[in-house]
Parts: sequence; C-alpha cells; structure tokens
Amino acid sequence: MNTLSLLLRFPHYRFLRKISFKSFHSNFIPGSLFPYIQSFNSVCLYCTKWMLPASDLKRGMCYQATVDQQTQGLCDKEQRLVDKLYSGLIQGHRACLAEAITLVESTQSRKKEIAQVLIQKVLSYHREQEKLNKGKPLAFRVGLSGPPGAGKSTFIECFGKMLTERGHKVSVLAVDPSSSTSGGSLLGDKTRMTELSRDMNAYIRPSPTRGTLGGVTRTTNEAILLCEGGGYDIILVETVGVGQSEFAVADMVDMFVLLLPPAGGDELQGIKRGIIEMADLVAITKADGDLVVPARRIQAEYVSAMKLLRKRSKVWRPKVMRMSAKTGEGISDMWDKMTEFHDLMLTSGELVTKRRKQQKVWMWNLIQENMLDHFRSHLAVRDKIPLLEEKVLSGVLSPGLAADLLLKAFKDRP
Ligand SMILES: Nc1nc2c(ncn2[C@@H]2O[C@H](COP(=O)(O)OP(=O)(O)OP(=O)(O)O)[C@@H](O)[C@H]2O)c(=O)[nH]1
Repeated sequence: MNTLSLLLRFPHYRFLRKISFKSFHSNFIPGSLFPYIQSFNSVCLYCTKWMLPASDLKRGMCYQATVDQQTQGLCDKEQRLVDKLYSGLIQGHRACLAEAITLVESTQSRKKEIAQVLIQKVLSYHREQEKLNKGKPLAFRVGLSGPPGAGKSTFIECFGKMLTERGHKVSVLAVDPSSSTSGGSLLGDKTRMTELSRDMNAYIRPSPTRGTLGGVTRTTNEAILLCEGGGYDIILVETVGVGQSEFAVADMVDMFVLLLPPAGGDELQGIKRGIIEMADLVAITKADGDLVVPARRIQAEYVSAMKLLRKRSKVWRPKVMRMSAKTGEGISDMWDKMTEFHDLMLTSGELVTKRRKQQKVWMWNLIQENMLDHFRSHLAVRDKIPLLEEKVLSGVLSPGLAADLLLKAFKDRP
C-alpha cells in the first residue's frame, strides 16, 4: 500500500504520523485513535513504514483495548471510587492507601475487577515516575524473614525508626500465612512495633493471605505497588520463615534478609536450607549481653556455610552480620550493606533483570492459583474430590491414579 492509498483510507493520516515511535513502543495507543484504525493489517502496513514491528503494535492494541474495556466496564460509582483512591493514593493520603489495599485484598469478584483497574492506573503512574527517575525503581523492596521469636518486630521497629529519621518513608507489610488456616497468628498481635506505628512516615499493614501461597502472591505484590504509589520508598515485607510464604516473598523483593537468633541447631531446625540459599544478607539478632558470644559463633558458622552455596549474583556475595535491636548496635551497618547491595544491583543491571523475572513469576503464580480454583470448583470434578481424597488417604487408590481420574473428568466435560 503506498502513501496515497493510505491517505485515502485514513483521512487523518497526517494526524497519525504525529504519533511518535516511542509512544507505540511503550505499548500505548491513545484510545481516541481507535475509530481511525479500520483493520489491523492496514495499520501493520502503516507501521512497517515507521519501522515498528507488527507484534509490538498488536500487543499495544490488545493491552490498551483491555485497559479500555476494564475502565468502560465500571459504573459511575465504581469509576468515582477508583479515581478517588488513585488521586488520594498518589497524594500520599494514608486512608486512601489503606482503602486501596483493602480493595485489592477483597475476594469478591467485582471488587477484584475494580482493584485491577486501580492497579493498572497505579502501574502507569509508576512507569511515568520511573522514567522521570531515569529508569531507577521508585522504592527499595526488602524481604525480612526468620523463625518465630528471632526478633523480627523488634528489629523492624528500630530499623524503621532509623530510616524515617533519615527522611525515608517506610512501609511494613507483614505477611502472615497462618492467620486464616489456624485461626491463630504467627505475626500479627497488635502490640508489635508500637512506636513505628505512630510514626507518620511509616505505614504498617498486616497482609492477609487467606492461608494460600497464591494469596501471598496476589495481595502482597499488589500492596507493594500501592505503597510505592503512595510515596513509600522503602518497603519491608516481613514473613515467618517456617513455611512456604518466605519463598513467595523472596520472589517479590529486591533483597532478601534472613534474621536468625543466636540459638543452637535445634531451635533453627524449622529453618529450611532453601531459605538460607535465597538470603542476600543473614543477620544474627540479639548480639548483646550474654548473647554476644553465641551470636559470634553462629555468625562464624554461617559465614563458612554460605561459602559453599551457589553464587546467585555476579556482583554480590551474601553477607553475614551481627546486630542488636536492643542496643541499636549493627543496625546502621546493616543499612549500609543493604544500600551497597542496592547500588551494585542497580548499576550492574541485575536489579532490573530480577524485577522483570519477578513480574513473570507473579503472572504464572496467579494463573496457577486461578487454574487450581477453577479445577476444584468445576462441576465434573467438585463432587468427586472428597471421595477420591478419601480413597488416597486409606491407601485404596494411588495418588497418581486419583489425579489422573480427576484430570480426565475435568478434560472430558466442557
Ligand atoms: N536481648 C535482646 N532481645 C531481643 C532483641 N530483639 C528482640 N529481643 C527479644 O526477643 C523476643 C522476640 O522478639 P520479637 O521481636 O517479638 O520477635 P519476632 O521474630 O517478631 O517474633 P514473632 O512475632 O513471634 O515472629 C522478645 O522478647 C524481645 O524482647 C535484641 O536485640 N536483644
């Protein structure tokens, strides 16, 4: 198709020409252009002229169409809610941040859809802000894990206060995978971090997970984004290192810190080897008074053990430090090490790569969770599950055969 026929086909060709290559590449096509785009093929030809790969354009169209669809699907009241939360959030209003997190945590399907429109808006805002920040991420995301009683909340209280005094805005998301399954809570009693919770530059929020790993992935990832949109530049995600949630958390942060008490091997039994392998920094807590000597010993043990671990980064080797939240000793050194890590990861490009990979993991985790929900609630399967589970438990049926039967029933019925 030559320029003349393009002009005939698109009377507004001159206008179309004004759209920059860059705006296409950022996967954005202004909604107002859609009336001008009559067929995808024609546009591909138009784009070939401007050296734009058709796949990028297709992706851009699909993306924008999805966002438009989502936004158009909202009624006035819902749209007003999204607008109110979005503007309040980016202006730093804590109440709006809290309400926005509650919205993303909702299990109601309509609320989930509204939340996605909000998240999409916040993501666009992020992209803009990161561009203004020369591509540098808006916040430093740190995962903190350790066994119960390791001193996590005492550390976060002390560390968080030091950071706010230095001018940072700190958000603490406490992921508690136990709360909905056991009715009890590993992390969440209200007396934790009392001083930090009164600090106007800190925001503490328990992150309920509905007891599923998928719950951790969805709500925590989205809460991180919202906190960053609200201007928090340091996000601490706390979790108890005795289950699977810490692995999920490690997949959503820039740096993973493991807090270990100066205790003997037995008390650290619950800590899985895998979690140590994921740590970028191990901090031995409570290194004060009588505990200084055991803290030194544990530190030396971990220094040697970590030398044997596979290297995960070209620019960083995991460090083992000692600190005391009671005396404050070692806390500032820890922050120095953490910023050193952040700077190295940023300048080497590893941080950007890591975050990109995490986006993909996030997407697949969500798909996995939704597929499993879909499978469990499918008409052809739902009623068979208790019976087959029972047979597997009593040893009448092998788990493999039971799984095959359920999968077959799922596949055979539409
Ligand atoms: N000596 C000393 N004790 C500490 C220090 N930090 C915490 N503790 C004590 O260790 C105990 C557990 O501390 P927490 O901060 O509640 O530990 P946690 O890891 O948050 O515990 P969970 O909330 O159960 O997961 C408390 O009695 C604290 O007073 C420290 O730096 N030095």
